[in-house]
Amino acid sequence: MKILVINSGSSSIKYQLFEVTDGNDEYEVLARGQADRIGITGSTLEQKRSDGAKLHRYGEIKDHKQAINGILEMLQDSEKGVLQSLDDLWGVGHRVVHGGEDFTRSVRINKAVVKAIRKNADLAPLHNPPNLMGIQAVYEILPDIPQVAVFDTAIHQTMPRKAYMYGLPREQYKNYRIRRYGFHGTSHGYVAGQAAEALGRPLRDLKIITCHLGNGGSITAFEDGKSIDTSMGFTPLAGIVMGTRSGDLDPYIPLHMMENEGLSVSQVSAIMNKQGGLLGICGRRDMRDIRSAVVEGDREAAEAVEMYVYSIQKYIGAYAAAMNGVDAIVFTAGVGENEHHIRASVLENFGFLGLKVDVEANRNHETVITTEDSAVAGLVIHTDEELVIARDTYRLISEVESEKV
Ligand SMILES: Nc1ncnc2c1ncn2[C@@H]1O[C@H](COP(=O)(O)OP(=O)(O)O)[C@@H](O)[C@H]1O
Ligand SMILES: CC(=O)OP(=O)(O)O
Ligand SMILES: [Mg+2]
Repeated sequence: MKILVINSGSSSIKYQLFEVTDGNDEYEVLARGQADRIGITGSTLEQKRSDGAKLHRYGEIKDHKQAINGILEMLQDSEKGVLQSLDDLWGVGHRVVHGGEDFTRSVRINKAVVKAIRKNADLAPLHNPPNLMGIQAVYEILPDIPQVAVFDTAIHQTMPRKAYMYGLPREQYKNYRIRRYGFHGTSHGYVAGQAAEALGRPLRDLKIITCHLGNGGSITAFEDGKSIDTSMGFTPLAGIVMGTRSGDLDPYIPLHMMENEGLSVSQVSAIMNKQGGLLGICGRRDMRDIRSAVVEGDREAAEAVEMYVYSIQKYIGAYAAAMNGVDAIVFTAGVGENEHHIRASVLENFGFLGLKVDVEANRNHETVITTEDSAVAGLVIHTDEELVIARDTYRLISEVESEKV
């Protein structure tokens, strides 16, 4: 059974085609690929088949729809593709970023689910619309294929009320569900589990802080095996400084911009979501570009990195205090997995907890990047949101299939 998993991020679409054999928990990857730098210069579309056959396309990818069409073509490429036709697919799993309180776990997609995802789109303007585009694109081509949605928000539903309620009048929650939701849950949950495995201890016995640092970024605290707090909030705008998102602000700032500069809600939203963060501070959003600029002596780029690192350190410090300790700090996603400078700078301030960085291991992106006598372990774990989505897709479609028998 072939399952296609589509993971739309704000700047990229990652995808994997899995072959699943009934009755075992093995997911063979037939091909994986990525559309990268969507909406900025230097967009790329790459696919690698399990035997190593590669496809590359360069040229502008202006939005997620164009990217999805390119991906479906590559999968069916006559020479280096993996599908004779899209009819060979058994199911499709999608990452969906904002499930609000409507979804506490993954679901089969139907019209009501699409409606609920659309309802939550205002709360995740960079994400739910591309997620819906993916669902729609597949639906248009294969209307009968089962599709599954796996939500970023689901895992954080375990947060205690003290962590998810805001200091607002209660009606705001009761009537409008204004609360912290948290995102990147599929990734945080996966890497926390992998970190526990790497440390040879049960997840429920560990206090873990996971740092998902991609174009968007968030930090999560895990205690007793559950997410107990996370840096993103009602929307994926809150928390650390990100590629184009401001992260935490004094909540009066957007009101002041509207009053003082006469800006509309959508203009202010664009400033905070699309023109802020690293892009707003130094004119670049991609950490690879920012790193090159720092090397060339660009002061704004250096300041952007300092602010980025500082915002991450503050969350790690807060969560260590929230849990009355921390056993492991985990780095994942584009920046977390690839930028050893960033990891080293972040961890520099945790000597007071007895954390000791192993400089060589960190530079080599090894799994454990702290010394043996470090009181807190530092780890680099490759995230695999696609595998988690494939597992849920298989489980949910099989449940329905077995009910039919
Ligand atoms: N090989 C790499 N070296 C350094 N940074 C990288 C590398 N690959 C990705 N990144 C950084 O990761 C970010 C994208 O992370 P990713 O997790 O793919 O984002 P998203 O899923 O939010 O689109 C980019 O902004 C880039 O700065
Ligand atoms: C929720 C979110 O910010 O996702 P991404 O990092 O993929 O943009
Ligand atoms: Mg991502």
